[in-house]
Amino acid sequence: MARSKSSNRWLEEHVNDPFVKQAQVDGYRSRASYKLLEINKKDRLIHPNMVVVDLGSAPGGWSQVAAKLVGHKGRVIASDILPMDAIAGVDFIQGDFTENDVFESIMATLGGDPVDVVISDMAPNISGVTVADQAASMYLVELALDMASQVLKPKGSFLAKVFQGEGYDEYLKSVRAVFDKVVVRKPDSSRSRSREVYILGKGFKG
Ligand SMILES: C[S@@+](CC[C@H](N)C(=O)[O-])C[C@H]1O[C@@H](n2cnc3c(N)ncnc32)[C@H](O)[C@@H]1O
Repeated sequence: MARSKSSNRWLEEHVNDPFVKQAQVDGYRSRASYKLLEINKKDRLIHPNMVVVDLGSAPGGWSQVAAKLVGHKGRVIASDILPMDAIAGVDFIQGDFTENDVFESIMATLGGDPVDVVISDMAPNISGVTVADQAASMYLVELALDMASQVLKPKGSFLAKVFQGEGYDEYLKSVRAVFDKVVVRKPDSSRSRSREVYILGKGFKG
């Protein structure tokens, strides 16, 4: 069967994408690294010695950035449903975040350490059915916010990728309810035709 026009277009875009090329030069596993770097530069999110939880971490672009920023005295706990090759300074838990035992494994790995920042780039596999994809994606970010609310230290921060659509406004409201300051970021490295944005909450009310 011949490839569809849209998958050819994706391949062309991917090959010519400056962030894909830059990731190869800089040794990052994904172009997503630049989204976190851009947001971090503007919003000063991750600092040395911090404890960071990275949800939906594979192949590891954000974890690489976070590990570098926290340094050898910090910690990064990463999790994804897919496997991820090891990264120095990163503890990885593989499993479906919608399953309670994955939540429990992350908690056990934290061992009671208070968390400074929870970041989530989780996105479900796209089925093509927009309503179902949006619902699945909102469920993941709700679970991420729930974890953040349980592990963050007071004044901690939360960053999550959210797709604009059904449930977005309510979600933004629920983030506003638990953080002092909430902003929505669309980094240059996020493709403009994608409905993804990044919601950043700072100053967890505890
Ligand atoms: C955009 S990718 C993350 C890229 C990553 N931040 C990076 O910088 O390399 C989204 C990730 O969410 C993960 N994901 C989707 N559903 C998940 C689930 N139920 N539990 C855990 N991870 C999930 C996918 O496997 C995928 O690796």
